[in-house]
Amino acid sequence: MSIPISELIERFQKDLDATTQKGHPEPTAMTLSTVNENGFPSSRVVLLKAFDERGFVFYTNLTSRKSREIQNNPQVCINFMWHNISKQIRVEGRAEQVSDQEADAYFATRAKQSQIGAWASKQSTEIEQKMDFKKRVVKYGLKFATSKVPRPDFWSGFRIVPSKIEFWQKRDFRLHERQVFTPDTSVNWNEVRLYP
Ligand SMILES: Cc1cc2nc3c(=O)[nH]c(=O)nc-3n(C[C@H](O)[C@H](O)[C@H](O)COP(=O)(O)O)c2cc1C
Repeated sequence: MSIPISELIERFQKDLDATTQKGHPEPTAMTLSTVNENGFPSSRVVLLKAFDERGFVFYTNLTSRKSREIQNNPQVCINFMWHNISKQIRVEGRAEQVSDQEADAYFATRAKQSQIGAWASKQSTEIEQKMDFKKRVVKYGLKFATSKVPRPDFWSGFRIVPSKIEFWQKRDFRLHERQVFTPDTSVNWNEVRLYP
């Protein structure tokens, strides 16, 4: 079976709506896996902030461990676990930094305190003195007290351009369904089913 990516994105949207309506506390949370230069994987949760036929977008500090690993090897994997609708969705693909305009537009929608937090956090580096982080929050709070907070140049987003999407659906007696989609042409994706 061959279907356009637009249908896969619609299907993802439908599942996201379903888990949200059923009260998932953090439906856009996804586990993002990256690998370091020695091939060691690491995973952490980030929030999905946008998605469409081009891919799945999250935002972060560009000096963080995940960003450094992506800069070294852009092949990543994200995973959504939606217990309340018994679904798992896995996306493999290539992470590409979003444009400055796109990052600026998203940053502008964040609460001012979160914008200040982005300036204050040297994400994934050691806090030398316990109070250092709080001091930095105060410092940037004062700096931007009477002005808009610009997006730091060390903070942006990545779009994961998918090369494989797997929908996993729980079924009785562990006879689960797995549908895996990979692109064949620029518009159509092929489906294969895997044993669970
Ligand atoms: C529910 C949840 C949502 C999170 N969302 C983000 C996010 O969108 N961006 C981000 O940089 N970190 C987010 N974090 C923090 C990351 O999991 C992680 O601790 C941090 O980004 C540092 O990861 P790294 O050292 O691997 O780069 C979130 C954590 C949780 C538990």
